[in-house]
Order: sequence, then structure tokens, then C-alpha cells
Amino acid sequence: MDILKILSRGTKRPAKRAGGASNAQSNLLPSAGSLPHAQLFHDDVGLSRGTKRRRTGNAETKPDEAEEEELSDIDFFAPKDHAKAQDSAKTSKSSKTADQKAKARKAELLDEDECRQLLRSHRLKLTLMKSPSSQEAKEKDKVKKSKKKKKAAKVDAKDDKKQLYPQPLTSFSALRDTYAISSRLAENLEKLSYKEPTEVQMASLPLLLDHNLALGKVEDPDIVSGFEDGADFMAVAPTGSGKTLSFLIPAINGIMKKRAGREDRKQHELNAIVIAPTRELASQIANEGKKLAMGTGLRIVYMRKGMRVAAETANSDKDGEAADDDEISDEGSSSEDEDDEGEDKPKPPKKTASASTPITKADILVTTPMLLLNYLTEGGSSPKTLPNVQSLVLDEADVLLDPLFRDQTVGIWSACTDPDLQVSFWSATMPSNIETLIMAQSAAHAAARGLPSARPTVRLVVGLKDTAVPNVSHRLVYTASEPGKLLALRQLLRPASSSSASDVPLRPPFLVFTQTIERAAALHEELKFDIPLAAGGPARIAVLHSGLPDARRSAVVRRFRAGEVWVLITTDVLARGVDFAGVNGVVSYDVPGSAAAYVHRAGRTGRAGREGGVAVTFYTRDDIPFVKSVANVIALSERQRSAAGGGGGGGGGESKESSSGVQQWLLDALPQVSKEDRKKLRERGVESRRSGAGGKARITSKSAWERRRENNRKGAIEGSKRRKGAEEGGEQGDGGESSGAEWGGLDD
Ligand SMILES: Nc1ncnc2c1ncn2[C@@H]1O[C@H](COP(=O)(O)OP(=O)(O)OP(=O)(O)O)[C@@H](O)[C@H]1O
Repeated sequence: MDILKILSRGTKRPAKRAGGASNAQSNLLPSAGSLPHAQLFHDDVGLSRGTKRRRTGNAETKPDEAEEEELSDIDFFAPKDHAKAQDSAKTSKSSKTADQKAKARKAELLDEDECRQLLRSHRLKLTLMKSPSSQEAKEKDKVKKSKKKKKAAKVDAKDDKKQLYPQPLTSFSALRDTYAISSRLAENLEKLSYKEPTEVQMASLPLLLDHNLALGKVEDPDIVSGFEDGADFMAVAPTGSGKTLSFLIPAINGIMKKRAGREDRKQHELNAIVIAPTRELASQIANEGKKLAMGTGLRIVYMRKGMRVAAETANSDKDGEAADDDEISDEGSSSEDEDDEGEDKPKPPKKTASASTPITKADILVTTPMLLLNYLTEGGSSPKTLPNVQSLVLDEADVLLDPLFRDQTVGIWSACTDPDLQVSFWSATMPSNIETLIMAQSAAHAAARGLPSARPTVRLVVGLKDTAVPNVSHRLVYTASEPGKLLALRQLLRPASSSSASDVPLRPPFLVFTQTIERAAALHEELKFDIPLAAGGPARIAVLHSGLPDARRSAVVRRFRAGEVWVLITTDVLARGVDFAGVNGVVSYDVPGSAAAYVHRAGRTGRAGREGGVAVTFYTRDDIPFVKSVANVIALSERQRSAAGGGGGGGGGESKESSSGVQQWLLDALPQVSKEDRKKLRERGVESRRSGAGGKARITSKSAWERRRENNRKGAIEGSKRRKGAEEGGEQGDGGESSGAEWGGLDD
């Protein structure tokens, strides 16, 4: 039988449950529910969380006493006089008290076996990876080339990795009780009403807050000594699983601790930098940070064009003093109101900070890579350094280290000269070549700082390392042609019509992803009158891409968040990290450029364990050579979902619509995607959707990847010229890795 006929049968399986499907579905819509249980995995490994928790030490400590003891800890937020009194009392008590507290906390810890079981039940795997020294890296490279020695190299590589079983965080209250986070931070967290830590939070927060305590029951001397100088951190965890809190809480708490030891607690010092690939994401992270840091006096700043931040030039002069009155202040602003042009379309800024611009006071800076690098390298002389930055967070690290952004990201990393710098890497997708690059870059960074060796890196994987979106129902919908696809999308907008596409349980609000700006704009034009006036008309459909002026872009995000826009047509600029809590579904109108791109697009729904999110992918005859990688992700997601007990999160909720994404016969029928085709798709998109094919939905020009590559090249060449001129001998290359990251480009 003709393959196209087989495919045109569609991929929908009959619903398992009889009757009331639509009602059941509407109850399951992600935007319909209250705050969900956000944990994804609860495998039965013979230990139910909390119930077998054994106190191994001072079992007599009553909870109240423990609480009291903790509360008597440094209060970072105490009024000055009180703080002074505390200070003197503290000094007189000597370090013995601190030791006692540490011992008491240690006594509360689970033993290693309990940790192992708990971590396993939540599918958390932690590995300690040693960075090679530069010499070792070179030798390993040689060995890799020799076939005979490959086997031996594999054994060596295994020796470089050790499984870790640190204390998992079993409740948010333990952040204060056990890890002694600042009381205000704990209060703010409580106000956000999260019920339980997600998996990534369970495994990352203890290690990032206090690795000595988190590893308190670990006996392996190799591991203990490996952490002597601290460790970097890499987390690969599903979309919407709460990675943002996982890096913000330690960053904020670390600075609060540091401040507590300073005389002037009001002073701002740039101690942490978060890099994100798009301005929408950077702005969102800054807003999340502000919520957590409310009332702490900490300043979390979203970097805008023209802004100057505390940095030093190579001749050790401080770059200006912070002005008393910040001209560029973000405090209290929604940060979306005043967004500047999207730095996710990297190009040298039109406006640079003039020397008379006051330095913006910040403790944590959230930025896109190009914007900060431009500031550090502007002026043509030596690049500035960031000597006080102790925490560098790379959110969506695989993109930030993809060749498109690599130079900018590495440039910032190199500017962070504190020998105690901790770098953390976060994403739902982490190709192995990026992992290798991280280890090599980390070694190069240490060598450039004159350190004997790089810190090790703890790698956390939540679920399977292979990328999947287990919490979402996936649908592949075949239409023979482009017009058929448009029709199918229209039917999704009018769920009452009787067609196979309308059977997809998708209700607004939802996102629609296209391959290019032109296609997004054309699709918007095509559909804007499809929503009846009585239901709000054209105002209910909006478009967002990087070709739009900033103010419009920000306004669209705001309207979508407010529920005024129901259908948001966009490009991959919104595919990563952006958290719209009420999104019921995601439509890939054009097939994504890679498996990773699919994971991130689909992950805009079903966030924080919410059930009922749907990801629909349309494909036409032209897409058939490329659909297999999407189909594989869908199959894997479904396997993970059923392995997690018939569905992912939601605390094991029973009434889940069965996912009907892809069946085995379809997987078998779809052709394998060759390496070359995968690369072509990632870089150019689907060829037939490029220019000159006629018809509105076919208006295209260059693909996202090409456009960004050109822009990035221009910017990166300039930045790199400036940097290289000034940084002779500094090692900061890309670790010799070739491109291969699976990423289809953020924008059109
Ligand atoms: N413990 C928790 N319980 C419930 N909701 C949570 C919890 N932690 C975070 N969230 C919420 O989950 C949502 C997703 O979190 P976040 O944006 O950090 O996900 P992410 O892992 O960074 O996703 P992505 O990979 O897409 O960037 C947010 O709305 C956040 O407020």
C-alpha cells in the first residue's frame, strides 16, 4: 500500500474510556486545575517518601527544639541593632556553637542507602564527573583516534564518573530547617504555595546550598575529596520541571550569606549572573527572582541595552562607581514594559553605554549573552572582567554553548575571574557533545586562571537522559498538502466542526509554532478573522517573532499571560524556557527542526506536572523525511509516561486521557532520517517552505538558523577580535568540539 495512504489514516487511537470524553478532557485542561503536584516520578522501590525516614543520630531532638535552634541562626534580615547584638553574641559563643549546629543537622540526615532508594524512586541520577586537565584532554583525544585503545579509554572514562547519592530534599521546610536558608527567602517561597519540591529541586537544592551537608553520609573518600574545592553542576530535567527555582534559590541564598558577613549589608555587589538565550526568558527569570528576593534588599536586574554593570578593566580599575540614584533602575518595574530590542537576535547594539551612564546596582544580573558580552568588550580596549561573580548560571545551556551562541557565552565565562566561581548548566536537552564541551571548557577556564585543575561537575539527570516530554499527550496529524494543513488548523480553532483534526482535545489558549517569521506573519494574517467577533474577534489571535518592535513583543506576551490572547502564533523564539502557566496546547504548524526543538516546543504545555497538555504536530508529504525524530521523541515520552504508572505527574491522577501520538506501525513506516538530512533540517528548515513557493503560507526567506548564524557571526567576530587583542595567552576556545548540538535555532 502507498505509504502516503497509510499515513493519511492519521495516528489517532480510539479513546480508552467510553463516554464523556470531552467533559473529562476539559477537566484535564492544564489551565483548569489548581496548583498541581509537580513531581513526575514515583517509582516503587520499596521506600515510600518520608515514611521510613529514620533519624540516625540525635533522635531525641524534638521538632520544636530543632526549629528554635535554626531560628536562632543568623537572621540575614534582622534590623541593624538586633543584627549587631546577634553579631556580638555570635562572636562570643565561638565556633563551637556552629559546630554543634552542623552536627545536629548532620544527625537529621538520611543514611546513604535511604538516599539511594529515594533518589531512584524519583528517577534521579547523579554522577560526579572529573574535568580532564588540558594535557589529559589532549591525550584522550589521541587515544580516541586509535581503535585499539578505544576500549581502554572507555574504562578510563568510567573511572572519571562516580555515582552520587546525596541527601534529597523531601520538603521545602527542610530548606530552612536543615539547610538554614535565609528566613525571608523561606517566607517568600512559602507565599508561592508550592506543595512539594519537584525532582530537579529535590536533587539539586541540597548540593547547591550546602554540599558538605548534602554529602554528609557519603563515605567514599574519592567523592568527599572530589568536592574539596566545590563542584560545578549540570542538570538535565524535563521542561516545566522547576529548574528556575533550583538555580535561583541557591544564588539568592549565597548572596544573603555573603552579605551577612559584610559591614554594609545594603551594598550591592554583582555576585551572580544568569544567562538565557532570549529576552523573554531572561525577563521572566528576573521576575521570578524578584518574587523570591522580595524584602531581602537584593537587587535582581534584567539587563537592558545601554546598561552598565560593575566590572573591572584589565588594568584593575573599577568601571565606574555605582551611582546613588540609579538612572537605569528596574526596581518595581514589570521589566516587560520597557524591554529593549531582542538580544536573542544577536547583533551589535545600536546604543552602547556611555562612560557617563551610571553603573546599575545589581546583586544578580539576568541577561542574554550578546548584550553582556558587548558591554564587556565595548570600547575596543581590554575586555572588562567580573571579579566578584561567584555563580554563573547558564539556562538552556545546550543552546548557549551551541555554535550560534558559544563565543558570547564563553566570553562571559572567561570574564568571571573569581577562582571560586561555580558554573551551573540547565536544560531539558543536553547532547553529549555539549557535555564534552563543558568539561573541556571548564578545564580551559581553570588553566587560564592558573588553577591546578578544574572543579569536577555533578551531572543530574531526571528521568531518562534521552529527551522526552512525558507529561503531555502527543499527536501527529498528517495532511497531504499545505492548504490541508491550514484547514486542519482552522478546525482546531473551531472544535465544534466534525473532522479528524477537531477530535484533538485542544482548546485555547495555545501556541502555534512556524518555521520562519514570514510564515508566522502570513499565518496570522490568514487566521485573524477566524475567531468570531462575539468571542473577541481578531484580538484573540496574535503573532510574536523577533521581527516585531519590542513594545509590541512585550505587549503580546502580557496579553497572552493575561488570557486576552487565545492563540499565539510564533517562531522558535518562544520555544524555550518561557512559562505560560495556562497554555493548554502547542501546535507545531511546521515540523520542528530537531528532536530537541520538538521537546522544547511541546514542553510549553503540561508544565509543573499539569495534566492534559496536548502537543499537535502537523506534517505533510514534504515533511515525511524528517518526522521520524519527532515520532521517536513521542514514542519515548509515551514509554516514560506508562512506566511512570500510566501517566506522569499530577500525583498519579488516574483519569488521564491516553496519549495517542504515534503507533508502532507508523514508527516502522517512517523513513530513517539521515545524519545529513537532520543537519539540513536543523540549519535550513524544510526546503519547500523557503522562498518563492507562492501562497501566503509559503512566504519564506532564510531559515532561523541561517539568519541567526549570520547575525551571530558578525557580532561574535567583532567581540572576539576585541577580546583576543587583549587577552593574549588566555585559553578560552571551544574545546575543539565540532558542532552537532541538536538545536533548530531560536528564531526565524
Ligand atoms: N515545586 C513546585 N511545585 C509546583 N510548581 C512549581 C514548583 N517549582 C516550580 N513550579 C512552577 O513550575 C513552572 C515551571 O517551572 P520552570 O519555568 O522553572 O520550569 P523549567 O524546568 O525551567 O522548564 P523549561 O525547561 O521549559 O525551561 C513554573 O510556573 C513554576 O512556578
